[in-house]
Amino acid sequence: MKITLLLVGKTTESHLNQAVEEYLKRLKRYISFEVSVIPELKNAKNLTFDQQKEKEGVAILNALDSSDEVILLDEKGSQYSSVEFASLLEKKGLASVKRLVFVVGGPYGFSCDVYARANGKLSLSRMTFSHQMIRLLFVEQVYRAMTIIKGEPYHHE
Ligand SMILES: C[S@@+](CC[C@H](N)C(=O)[O-])C[C@H]1O[C@@H](n2cnc3c(N)ncnc32)[C@H](O)[C@@H]1O
Repeated sequence: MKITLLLVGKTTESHLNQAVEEYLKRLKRYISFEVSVIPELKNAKNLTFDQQKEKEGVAILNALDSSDEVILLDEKGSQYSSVEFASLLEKKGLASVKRLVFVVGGPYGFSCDVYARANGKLSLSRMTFSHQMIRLLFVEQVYRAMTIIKGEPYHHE
């Protein structure tokens, strides 16, 4: 199984970028994990929040293959412990999911069409984080999950 983290817009905060890169480096040992970035909208200032969501939504849907299993990162989604998340990833791998795509929305969240395409929603907390910050929290959780699956001493219950 391959995991893709699909993002809207580049990370502009270099300290976050550096930390994300560190986890991506660590993940290479465990799984095929790629980050795919949809470019930010060019004329965003002239668009309403809803128009931005719609346009970003079209770009997100265009980046997906019909065979992808798609999970949206969404504060209103299902919550898991790190051990439960590890077990979820393991099950997806065993179920021969070809590509599992986790999507982080833009500053205003997802369009209705993106919600309709998704196979599930994952919340990392009931609190809302910036679309930049959530990337780091997510890659650390995937790394943690991999070490749990392998029985390595990174996670402690
Ligand atoms: C600033 S938030 C969007 C906030 C708000 N839900 C909205 O719709 O306007 C940007 C993105 O970060 C991600 N995100 C923020 N907090 C999250 C959380 N607690 N769990 C999972 N994803 C989160 C989601 O992908 C969200 O679309």
